[in-house]
Amino acid sequence: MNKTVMHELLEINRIESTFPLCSSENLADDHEQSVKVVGILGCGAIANIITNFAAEGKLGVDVNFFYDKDIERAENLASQVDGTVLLSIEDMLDKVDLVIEAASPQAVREVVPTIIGAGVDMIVMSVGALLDNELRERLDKLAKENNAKIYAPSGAIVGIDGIKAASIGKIQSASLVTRKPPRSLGISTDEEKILYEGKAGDAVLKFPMNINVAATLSLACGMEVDVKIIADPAVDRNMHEVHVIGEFGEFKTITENMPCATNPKTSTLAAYAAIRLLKSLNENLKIGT
Ligand SMILES: NC(=O)C1=CN([C@@H]2O[C@H](COP(=O)(O)OP(=O)(O)OC[C@H]3O[C@@H](n4cnc5c(N)ncnc54)[C@H](O)[C@@H]3O)[C@@H](O)[C@H]2O)C=CC1
Ligand SMILES: O=C([O-])CC(=O)C(=O)O
Repeated sequence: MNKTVMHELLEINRIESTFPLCSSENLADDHEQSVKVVGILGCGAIANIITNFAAEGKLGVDVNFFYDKDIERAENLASQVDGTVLLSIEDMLDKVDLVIEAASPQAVREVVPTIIGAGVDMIVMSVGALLDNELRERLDKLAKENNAKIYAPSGAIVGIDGIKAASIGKIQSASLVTRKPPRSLGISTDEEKILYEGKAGDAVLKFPMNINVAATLSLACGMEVDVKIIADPAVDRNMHEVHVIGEFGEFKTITENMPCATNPKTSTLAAYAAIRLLKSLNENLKIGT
């Protein structure tokens, strides 16, 4: 065998072992989907977008079970997909493969330990709660003991893939400037106002429904990022600017997000990130860090 042919065969073997070629054998149903039935905790703006996708058959999984402390909100979403409203989260746990939390940091503290303790996977949107070291470590331990996974999507921010990769080397600084219309921050002002400057841990306590992205960034790079929150009457979008400097070099990202129609604090991209993460759970080829 000449060297070129041998090299080509080696190349083919290398590629095949990384991505097995599709054959009828590969396509046999031993590759079961890992997530089929999903439940929702918190039936507000994010859950509404996810449920709309499910109703249009674009989610790839069934969203069948709904829980909210405001039962009317749960009923409203359930009616879109012929789903079931449950009166407690415990009632959901033997029926679903995964729960999407889209409620509040308080719900993460109060309810998520029960879900993870039952061995049910979770997508957590109120990531700010996970900056509490005691809670995060307790959830991590529960997840290991009960073979459950906790996913925090990139949410309303861009650059989580980059900061994860960057954190393999040393990161010198990581910062987030969030600029939202005053109404998104629950205030009224005619002038630009800096509402917060400090570390992420304090930011998520002071603005629990507005700056979860700071927690996601911090957890992705293993250090509390510097945060500035600005109310700006000149903008009509939720904007997040990330700046990271490290051994890898430097990057900046700017996101100009459309606010959700039903909750201006929350950006549409956050719901899309949850939907994309949900889809990726059943994919064999995963892209991005
Ligand atoms: N990770 C990210 O990038 C982002 C995260 N978020 C967070 O995601 C969460 C959901 O956001 P939205 O859908 O915009 O909120 P929303 O305020 O529109 O809806 C939240 C729903 O959860 C329910 N709820 C709150 N606490 C609950 C509890 N303890 N038990 C049961 N139901 C409860 C409320 O009644 C409401 O219907 C919020 O914590 C928000 O701050 C929002 C945007 C971006
Ligand atoms: O949706 C956004 O733009 C960011 C947000 O509210 C959060 O991180 O809690």
